[in-house]
Amino acid sequence: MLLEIKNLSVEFRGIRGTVQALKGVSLSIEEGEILGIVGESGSGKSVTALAILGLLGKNAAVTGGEVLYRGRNLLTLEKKAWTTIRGKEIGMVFQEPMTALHPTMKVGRQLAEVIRRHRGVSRREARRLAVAALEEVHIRDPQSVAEKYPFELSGGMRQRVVIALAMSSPPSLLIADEPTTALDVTTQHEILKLMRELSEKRGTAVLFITHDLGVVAELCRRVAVMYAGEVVETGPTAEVLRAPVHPYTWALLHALPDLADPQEPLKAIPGEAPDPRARPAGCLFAPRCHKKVARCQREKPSLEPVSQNRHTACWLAR
Ligand SMILES: Nc1ncnc2c1ncn2[C@@H]1O[C@H](COP(=O)(O)OP(=O)(O)OP(=O)(O)O)[C@@H](O)[C@H]1O
Repeated sequence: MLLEIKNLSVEFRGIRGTVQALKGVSLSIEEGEILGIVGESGSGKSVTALAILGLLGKNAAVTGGEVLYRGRNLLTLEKKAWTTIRGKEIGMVFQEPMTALHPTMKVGRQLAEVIRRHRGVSRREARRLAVAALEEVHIRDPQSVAEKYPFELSGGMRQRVVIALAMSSPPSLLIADEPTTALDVTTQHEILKLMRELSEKRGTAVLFITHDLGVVAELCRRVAVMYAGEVVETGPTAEVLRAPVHPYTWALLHALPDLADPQEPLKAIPGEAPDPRARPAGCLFAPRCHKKVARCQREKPSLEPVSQNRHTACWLAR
């Protein structure tokens, strides 16, 4: 297994109380696999990504669990050891490409410097590899794009440059947190296609975070659905979307816009996620669940197998 998250719990401590951001999250990614994490805002997707990358802020506390990368627990890694992991073995792409780019350096030079650092090649060779890297992310006329500053590029082009940067080491795992959310639909499709192509070609596993099940359907072989800091359903994407077991997955699926009628507004899931400072007993989705039974509000269901490769945390599936 490339990455195995076991029972991970994370809290944020502040003057207004303690926020339980993750509670007993378990996930795994095989070499070369694309796993989607999907869930509403605040469900803990980004905190999961930051925990893997060792980038949780000072007000965060890991209160339990392990993040095993090739068997090594990243949560106990020393600062020095991170230099060979973060940005090298584990690459990252976030929603806003400008955060990963130097605003006043031409993109070719930025890429060349990263390539030189990773591979120890000459300046000239790094320059050549930088143009090749731009070509690989399907940037037309890579020679002239290499001479441009990030602000001269469109959002989609910038995200391609960031993907080229992230893939240059090359990483074994790429963590992508909503990388296409800010892009128009056509560019979004192109970037998803590119990510799948690079993952297949290089054998890079991808952890893809999104609030959009449609994106998961397009890209990910497996999916983990998160709700209020917990994983409530996992399985092969095709099976989960065809026959969701957890009522929350079902609700998310039915909140997707109707492709046949684009005028139809997005159907929001009724109710609100629980206050992360005061989590109720029992199943956290119960207050919004139209299928709940008495037991749901009393006892918390754990993530259990429902078939050979599917798991869910729901009493109705037992
Ligand atoms: N730095 C922080 N300090 C305090 N609480 C935080 C911090 N970062 C995240 N949280 C809390 O942790 C919980 C999970 O947040 P997270 O950002 O992982 O959600 P998400 O699923 O990525 O949502 P979104 O789609 O909006 O990015 C939320 O309740 C959030 O308010």
